[in-house]
Amino acid sequence: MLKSQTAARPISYSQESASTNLGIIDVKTKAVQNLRDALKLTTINRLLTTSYDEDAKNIERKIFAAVYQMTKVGLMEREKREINAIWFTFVGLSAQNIRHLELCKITDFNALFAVTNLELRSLADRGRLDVETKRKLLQSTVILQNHWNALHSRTSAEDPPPGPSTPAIVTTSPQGYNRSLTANGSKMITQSNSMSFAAAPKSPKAARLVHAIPHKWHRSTKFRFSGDAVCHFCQRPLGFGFLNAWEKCRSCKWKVHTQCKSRVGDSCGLTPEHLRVLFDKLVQENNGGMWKDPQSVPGSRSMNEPAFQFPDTAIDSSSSTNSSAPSTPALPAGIATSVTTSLTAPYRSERKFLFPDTENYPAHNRLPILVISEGDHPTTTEIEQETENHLKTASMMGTVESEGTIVAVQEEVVEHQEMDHEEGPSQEAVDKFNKRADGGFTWERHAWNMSTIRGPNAQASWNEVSIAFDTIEFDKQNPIIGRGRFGEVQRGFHYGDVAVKIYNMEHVSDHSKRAEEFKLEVSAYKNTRHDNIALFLGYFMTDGKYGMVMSLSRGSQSLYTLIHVIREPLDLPTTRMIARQICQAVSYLHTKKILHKDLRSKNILLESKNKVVITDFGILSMKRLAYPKGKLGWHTSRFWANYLAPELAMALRTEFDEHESEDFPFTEASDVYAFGCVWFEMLTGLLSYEGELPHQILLKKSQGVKPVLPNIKCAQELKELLISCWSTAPHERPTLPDIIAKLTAVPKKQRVNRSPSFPVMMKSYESNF
Ligand SMILES: Nc1ncnc2c1ncn2[C@@H]1O[C@H](COP(=O)(O)OP(=O)(O)OP(=O)(O)O)[C@@H](O)[C@H]1O
Repeated sequence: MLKSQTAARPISYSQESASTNLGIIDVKTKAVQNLRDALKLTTINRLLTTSYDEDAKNIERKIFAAVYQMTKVGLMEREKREINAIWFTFVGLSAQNIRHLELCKITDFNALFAVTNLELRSLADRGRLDVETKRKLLQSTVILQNHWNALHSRTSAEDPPPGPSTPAIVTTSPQGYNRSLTANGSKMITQSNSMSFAAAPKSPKAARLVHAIPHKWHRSTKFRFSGDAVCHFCQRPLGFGFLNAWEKCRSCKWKVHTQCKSRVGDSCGLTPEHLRVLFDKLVQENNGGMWKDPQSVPGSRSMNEPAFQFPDTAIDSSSSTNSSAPSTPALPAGIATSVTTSLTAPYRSERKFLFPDTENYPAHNRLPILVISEGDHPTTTEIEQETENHLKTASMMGTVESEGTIVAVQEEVVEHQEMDHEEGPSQEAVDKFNKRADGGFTWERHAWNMSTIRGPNAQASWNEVSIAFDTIEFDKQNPIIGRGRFGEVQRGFHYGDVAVKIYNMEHVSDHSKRAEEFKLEVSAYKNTRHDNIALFLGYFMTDGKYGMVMSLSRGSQSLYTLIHVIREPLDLPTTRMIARQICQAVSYLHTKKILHKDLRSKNILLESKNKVVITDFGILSMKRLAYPKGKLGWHTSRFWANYLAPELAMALRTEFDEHESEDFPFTEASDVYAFGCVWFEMLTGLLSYEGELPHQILLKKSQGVKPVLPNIKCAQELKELLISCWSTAPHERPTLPDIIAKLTAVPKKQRVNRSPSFPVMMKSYESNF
């Protein structure tokens, strides 16, 4: 349906005399540059500063002017696509979101305007855009259209194009209008096919905004003190005095600054009919879960401040101010958006929280963009496909015995392996790492004993732990356990059940250096032996495959899954026990001069009902996060920012700089911070900064805002201990041995176990094993 709509549209952008007009290239280059500049300016922290107003307006102006300018000179498909992508990035969509929309044929503004609000919402849903991003997409599209119209009406006054001029605020007439970009690039509302360049006649369809009741503005001449009241549109104080510059609508009681009046649009009142429609929609589209799911209900503004505060659509009844629960029921995202301007219900708005100036953030260091690039679990089709591939490979390489053992040509394998692990990391690499080992603060990845890498027995020690890839049997039915940011974990058999992690080494562009880099990563595992650390069994480097074999955690389940997926509440003794084991394992790593750097509940595997093992340590590097290159931002796992120590959040640059990032300040203290987050998760079943967007979290961390501590039932000393793990100053955090000591020393509360008076059907933690 979408396809046919867009296909029926007229040419969106002007192509007139594009090739003949000298200077066009210049205009285009300038305009694209302009857009790029605008995009750079959108670093979120700038938008959240007190100078927000000016910045945001400038950016907005620049973008629209540039886009409009370009439509005058004719654009190629590729250029249209680029502008579209720049716009979406500006709005806050990820590359993945943009790709999805492009696949849905939203490749330029014309296509974007051709879909209705409802269609756009459903596209967003299909692309799994999160609530906040969807809201931004929908709102920004309305703004874009408004600007387009405004620009058009301005230019049409100078150079009137055929057809009617357009209002500044898009509203739908009862007849329904076809909206399109006209041949001269301006956005028009054309009725039916009366315009020569318009689309074929279309049935009337609902446009985005369906409400057009004028306000009855009134300016009082009396002295008025507005107290804390804010403008309903811009959310800034109204001010006071005799000739105060604000007005009130007699009908809906909205109060807005006089200068904001024109931007509000004809959106007065919320009639009972609107309410009925709204609640019908709520019932139909809400799936019942909206109100319960804390993630999906927009929280208070201070908690859920969008990255980009769209100036035209600051009105949002869901963004209540001081409490996390909106005074009126929060609308599901789509509805809230589609009726944003129409549902200007006379609600009492108070001053909304605006982030204070981000001066804590170094001026040179704008808030970086985190692109969530999540690992996943394989689908059934993928498992089938993978199984097939394994069988094919097996039959090519050797005979598949009845038990599934792959018998490879051993000699060749041995030869290959010898070639592969002939060399340890270069002296240069070792020096580089050892140099940093002294200061603690400047460790990069991990430091180790020289003799293990380059000493006389180094090669022998590497040989001892090398495993011929072909001697590993992969589980044919269900080979993939899961995928992470840096590779894939497969189930296999190597003299027992094993987990094989195959690493992605693409971030090292120089192929000849991959083996060396990989060995540096593996060396962290190679030197560890601890009951609560995933047991390293060996590594392989064969045919461009880099992998590590480790003991298979029996549950194949992480603490994350237990807490957030199965939602198993952990009792206090279990929490304590697990917390102690994590501390012991990480503390052990620290004594070996290995920093975990990525301690998260996902990297803590449940071995049995009373044992966890930690994994994925020493692997994370900024170079890995910067891959793929050329894209904006860091490619991190979901919730990475939640665990990031404040000093790391502050040190995170907007772009990867090989030299600076080498000294990215991971420390023992940053591991302690992350431990605090995991502990908090176990106690509360929530992530720290749950429900907040990565950039908000980074910003809060940079400002020393700690996660909200709900009412946890545990000893006061332990609560204090937990909070001290989050101290902004790294040196104020306790050490892991301190934590272990306290966890052991604080007496356990004697609990009286009463059996409930009703039958309970609860899955116990133990039942997972
Ligand atoms: N030794 C192991 N035994 C059993 N399962 C494991 C083992 N190591 C990892 N897994 C599982 O394999 C999956 C992928 O793990 P991996 O460490 O690659 O990514 P992740 O931690 O889930 O994601 P991210 O890259 O975001 O950290 C996870 O579900 C994890 O629980």
